[in-house]
Amino acid sequence: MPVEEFVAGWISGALGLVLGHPFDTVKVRLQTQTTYRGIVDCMVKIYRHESLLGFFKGMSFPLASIAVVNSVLFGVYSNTLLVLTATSHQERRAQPPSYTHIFLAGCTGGFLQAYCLAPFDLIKVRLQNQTEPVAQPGSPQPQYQGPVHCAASIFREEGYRGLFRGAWALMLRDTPTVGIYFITYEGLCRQYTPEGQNPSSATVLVAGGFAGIASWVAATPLDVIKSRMQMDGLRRRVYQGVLDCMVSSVRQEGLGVFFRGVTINSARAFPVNAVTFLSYEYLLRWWG
Ligand SMILES: C[N+](C)(C)CCCC[C@H](N)C(=O)O
Repeated sequence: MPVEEFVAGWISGALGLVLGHPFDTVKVRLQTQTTYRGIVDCMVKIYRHESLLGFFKGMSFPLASIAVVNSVLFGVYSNTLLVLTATSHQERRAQPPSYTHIFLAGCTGGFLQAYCLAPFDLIKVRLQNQTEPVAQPGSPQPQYQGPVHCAASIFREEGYRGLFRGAWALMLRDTPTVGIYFITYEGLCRQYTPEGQNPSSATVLVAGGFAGIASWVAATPLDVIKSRMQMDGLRRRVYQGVLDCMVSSVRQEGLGVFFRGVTINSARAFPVNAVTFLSYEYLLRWWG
């Protein structure tokens, strides 16, 4: 099993995460809190109340984890394609796999990375939702003092299963949408690249960016439900499951609730995934 795709996925995921985390923090706040009037209002309040550091809350953990998760996403995708088509990453420009195989490989990577991602994503969302100012003498102490304290508190209060709160919603979100992610990327690369050649940097950046937007727009409805399931149980259990969360969210806020954060998701998705795919491609070419 070639490991270079896993390593390239690790490095490219970390680069994309740092670029996108502030967008992600604004998105999570908009999805789970009702105190903000919109993206700009949320960004201004975070900056005024929590300083620039407020945008990077909960990033340390995903920096280690998202790299692993991205490593699983790209590594499983590429190796599933190897099993389905007997072609390596380098050979696929000359022998392009079918879109069915690309979608199946993407769904496989999406499902497995979601299982790895679940505990890390839960901790990220819990930390991002702490609105206290960054620790200052005399300021109110947030419930969680950091990622490790958050993980220990969840484990102590909710047990091992508590660390996988929202995992089903995460798997439902990521399995089909990672398939969409890779189909969009491969489709745009083929559209703008002469047959048998490697896509140019500009093609990789644009294809990666739009792959990120397409997959996040498709993922946003379950992304909202996932974030709410992860915040559930913080004080008292509100939802009985994914379906109950969906039904009660629509009842209380209308169908628009499913697209809470879609704008910020898309704004974040383009640069993050443009950088992710560019670094991934170049690392593999360098190793190729
Ligand atoms: C499947 N879903 C759309 C949720 C994510 C796909 C893109 C993953 C990328 N590392 C990013 O953070 O944007």
